Amino acid sequence: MTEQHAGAPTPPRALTIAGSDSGGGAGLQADLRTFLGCGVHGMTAITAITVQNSLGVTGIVEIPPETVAAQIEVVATDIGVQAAKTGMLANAEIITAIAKACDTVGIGRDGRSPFVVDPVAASMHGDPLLRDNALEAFKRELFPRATLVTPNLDEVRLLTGIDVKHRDELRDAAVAMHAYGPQWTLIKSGHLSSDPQCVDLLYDGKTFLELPGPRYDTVHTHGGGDTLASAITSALAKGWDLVEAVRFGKRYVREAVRQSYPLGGGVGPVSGMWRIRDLDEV
Ligand SMILES: Nc1ncnc2c1ncn2[C@@H]1O[C@H](COP(=O)(O)OP(=O)(O)OP(=O)(O)O)[C@@H](O)[C@H]1O
Ligand SMILES: Cc1ncc(COP(=O)(O)O)c(N)n1
Repeated sequence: MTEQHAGAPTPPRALTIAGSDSGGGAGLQADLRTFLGCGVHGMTAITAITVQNSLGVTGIVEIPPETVAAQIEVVATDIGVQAAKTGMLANAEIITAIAKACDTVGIGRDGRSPFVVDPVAASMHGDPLLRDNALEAFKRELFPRATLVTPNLDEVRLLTGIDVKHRDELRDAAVAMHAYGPQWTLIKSGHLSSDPQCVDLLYDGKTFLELPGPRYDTVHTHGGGDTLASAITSALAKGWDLVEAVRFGKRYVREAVRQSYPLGGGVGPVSGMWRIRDLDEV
């Protein structure tokens, strides 16, 4: 006879709206790995399939916008989404469909499920992951709905025209991004390679909060932005307040960068799985 077994309580649930990276370093693969590392049940609304390895992106197939919206709606209405994040969104039509679906199911700032918008524009190799019409759609459709936006310095330049060259200029970038309407803005400084520290800056329209950290000497930082945003989203799904969630995300990605590893002939990923134990430790 099989034993009656109640199982475990349902864990917090988070949704990533993102593209697939066939090499497994970034995109929804990095997001799911991070959700797992944070003890969160991960769900996906896939926006695009990239043909990608450690050397770059050689192909992209975009998913129809209505299919992206349907994935969001079908998981939100059945399973429930306690926090959501975006990654590669490919084009303006997909962005518009996401905004509408998020409104329908209650994902977004101000009392709905927290929504982290990472405005991914290109891969770290410089391959575009977004069509030209999409930057305006981000500003119009997603930033005003975002609990938090997390641009890197290249995205800041594309979106605001501000070319940050020094840590002191991060504040101007945060103010300019904040004008697009998110509740909070986190400017990531991974690309500020002249700075011996890696200080990200959080801003809510009133107060600046610096999140300091060491800069590790490695080229293997593929998926770092995804890992940070997914760790923050995991903490938000657990009900943490925004500042504590961002502090946690920074600690999580810092260790992931420290434990990043080489892969293939190009750039390796940060280790979003650093909290997973080895087989002989189970
Ligand atoms: N060399 C490093 N050492 C320590 N932390 C780092 C390093 N590089 C990036 N980070 C941290 O990783 C996070 C991602 O930052 P980054 O600016 O690289 O974002 P990104 O460009 O979106 O990432 P990706 O590499 O996925 O494109 C930030 O919290 C940043 O401070
Ligand atoms: C599907 C997908 N999503 C996001 C990224 C950005 O990550 P990175 O800047 O590390 O290349 C990527 N390369 N591919």
